[in-house]
Amino acid sequence: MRWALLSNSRLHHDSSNGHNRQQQDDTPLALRGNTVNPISVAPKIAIICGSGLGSLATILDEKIDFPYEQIPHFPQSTVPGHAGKLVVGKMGKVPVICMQGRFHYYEGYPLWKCAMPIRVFKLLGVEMIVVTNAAGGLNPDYKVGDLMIIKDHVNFPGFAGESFLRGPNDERFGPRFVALNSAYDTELRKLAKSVASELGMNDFVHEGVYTMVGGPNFETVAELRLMKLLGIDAVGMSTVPEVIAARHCGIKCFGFSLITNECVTSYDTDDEPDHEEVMEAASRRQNDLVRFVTAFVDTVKSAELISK
Ligand SMILES: O=P(O)(O)O[C@@H]1C[C@H](O)[C@@H](CO)O1
Ligand SMILES: Nc1nc2[nH]cnc2c(=O)[nH]1
Repeated sequence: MRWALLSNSRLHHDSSNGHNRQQQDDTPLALRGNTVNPISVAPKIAIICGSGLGSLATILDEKIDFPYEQIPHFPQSTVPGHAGKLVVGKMGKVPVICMQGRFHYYEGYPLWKCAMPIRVFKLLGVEMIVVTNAAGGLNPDYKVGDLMIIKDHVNFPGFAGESFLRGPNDERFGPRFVALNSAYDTELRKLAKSVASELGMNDFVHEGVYTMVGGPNFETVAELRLMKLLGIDAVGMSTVPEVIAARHCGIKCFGFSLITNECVTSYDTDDEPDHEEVMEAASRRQNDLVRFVTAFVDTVKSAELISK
């Protein structure tokens, strides 16, 4: 099979929040094609690289890059630490596609556009996503550089009625109403924990609840205290729309947060989070993350949790 950037008209639902259906229908997306560098198999797993976590894509074999700016009407990455390209290749023996750069609501994209690549991946045959993010640690046991396997999420934009799925439902992808009580696949989480143990990473690998806020501002002390009361362990600005899009179309989800800063929940300090700190923390953990994700993908294949 060969890959190319082709126009596709099957991806977008009509929208009641200002988006032109004709333009959406014209949006060219990355699909199977017949040009440039060939790759022999379609990707089974999509990896979404969070802020500063793009090195997960650089280790692929037989890599082909598709810069977002060469995909007409595709959103563009505007955030430092998000390179802005799709990378197709092999992680070990598994064909994968990486988003080296994701789209955030605060960049000005509506949620349907933030997570639209998930539907592209579905059409490409992807069966599972590994979604990663940089997040602030709220749980007092978490330190900078720790990794949190996401067990569940709290969708703050969802409370305000914002959803990837808002608007007419596209039945070709999934049903109007979608269950999320096991959004983060139990078997994959178990497997990830065993991988972490085997790699000797138990000291810094946890499991917890992630929340998405709209950003781009970091949180106030009062907001963080509220989140703590709700049982939230880590806070970020992404991931939830992608997981909802994936579950809607039957893609399995595994996610983790890299804790890049400790949330400031006291008024008696001058500490402040910033994006440079986030990227530095991500950069310091690159090697461990690559080891973890590589071993995880390999184990997923051995356990036959993706098709042959
Ligand atoms: O794309 P992710 O969720 O990893 O990025 C986080 C949230 C903000 O975009 C940024 C803040 O530093 O990092
Ligand atoms: N909302 C939010 N996103 C982050 N991404 C990395 N750190 C943080 C944080 O403290 N808060």
